[in-house]
Amino acid sequence: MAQVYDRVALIGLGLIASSMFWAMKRSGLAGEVTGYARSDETRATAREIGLCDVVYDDIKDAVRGADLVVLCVPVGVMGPVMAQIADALAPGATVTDVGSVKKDVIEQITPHLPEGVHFIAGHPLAGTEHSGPRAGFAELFDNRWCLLVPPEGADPEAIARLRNLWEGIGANVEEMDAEHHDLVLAVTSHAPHLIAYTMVGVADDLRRVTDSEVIKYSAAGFRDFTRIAASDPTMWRDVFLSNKEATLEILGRFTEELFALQRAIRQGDGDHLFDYFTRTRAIRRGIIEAGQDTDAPNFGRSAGRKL
Ligand SMILES: NC(=O)c1ccc[n+]([C@@H]2O[C@H](COP(=O)([O-])OP(=O)(O)OC[C@H]3O[C@@H](n4cnc5c(N)ncnc54)[C@H](O)[C@@H]3O)[C@@H](O)[C@H]2O)c1
Ligand SMILES: O=C(O)C(=O)C[C@]1(C(=O)O)C=C[C@@H](O)C=C1
Repeated sequence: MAQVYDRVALIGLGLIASSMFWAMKRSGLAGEVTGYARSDETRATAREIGLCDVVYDDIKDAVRGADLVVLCVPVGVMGPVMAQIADALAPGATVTDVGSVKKDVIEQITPHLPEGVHFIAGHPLAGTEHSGPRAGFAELFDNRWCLLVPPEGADPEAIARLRNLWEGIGANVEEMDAEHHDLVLAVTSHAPHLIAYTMVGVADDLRRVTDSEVIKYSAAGFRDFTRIAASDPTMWRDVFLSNKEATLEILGRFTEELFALQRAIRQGDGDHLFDYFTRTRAIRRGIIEAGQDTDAPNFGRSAGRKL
């Protein structure tokens, strides 16, 4: 594959940065890839496992001369990190991020953007419950969505290059505005994570009270909850604080529906439960029939796939 960027700098060497590194190496889309991590320990691990061509102790050295800088840090520190690198960025460079929230991250980064540097926000919809420099793998983005959120009037050439990079490392790219992104992700990712955290917390309390074997005998659904609830606490604390409005809006709706289901159970209203579950089952079937199941082997090859 033809090279898209000569020098890419990855800031924050965790799951997403390391996956991007291995995927870029697999595809040959980037020349040199530099990296910076805040802690000595992470930098030492990165050097040991060959994560990045050069790992710098100084964040400014890592971004100097880069034509693409990718901010892979928790969403709560995007602004401060951008402030640290601003005066070392090369004119004409593109800055992007991979944060799970877009409106707040854009508001944090934009004030520090030097003249002549492009900024195109991004978010790969792919991850695992693991974090840190050893967690990444080249296939993470294969057949997953990556949403780009360019500001109004963004340079089309800069957008096209970033799109080429993401497509080259396996993702399907769509553009979206920040507010819509944050609402969609509140429904599909942020609220579900909070529900998983809560459910696992409830089970843990129950185990303490009754000494029953909640975890030992948990079936598939609950095991999935425990996987999700093992996700990085810093990342998720920041996501909820950063996407506060949209998450609270979805949680409000969720709570109303939950109360209605609770009432139906208490009152023995089987029709309500049956109708509700029939509606939700149809949604899953619709996703599969429309070829939008990203876990399906043929995802990305069917016509008309849309978010
Ligand atoms: N994990 C996922 O499933 C997932 C998926 C898509 C996007 N994201 C987003 O990607 C970003 C990175 O997530 P990750 O899963 O790779 O996390 P991670 O914890 O694996 O890595 C984050 C890295 O950032 C470093 N860091 C934290 N604060 C820093 C600071 N002030 N300066 C420099 N480095 C700092 C941490 O030490 C860590 O090495 C987050 O914004 C997250 O919202 C995560
Ligand atoms: O699969 C997982 O472990 C994830 O939680 C990945 C997941 C998601 O909710 O789908 C988590 C956060 C992101 O911003 C994008 C992807």
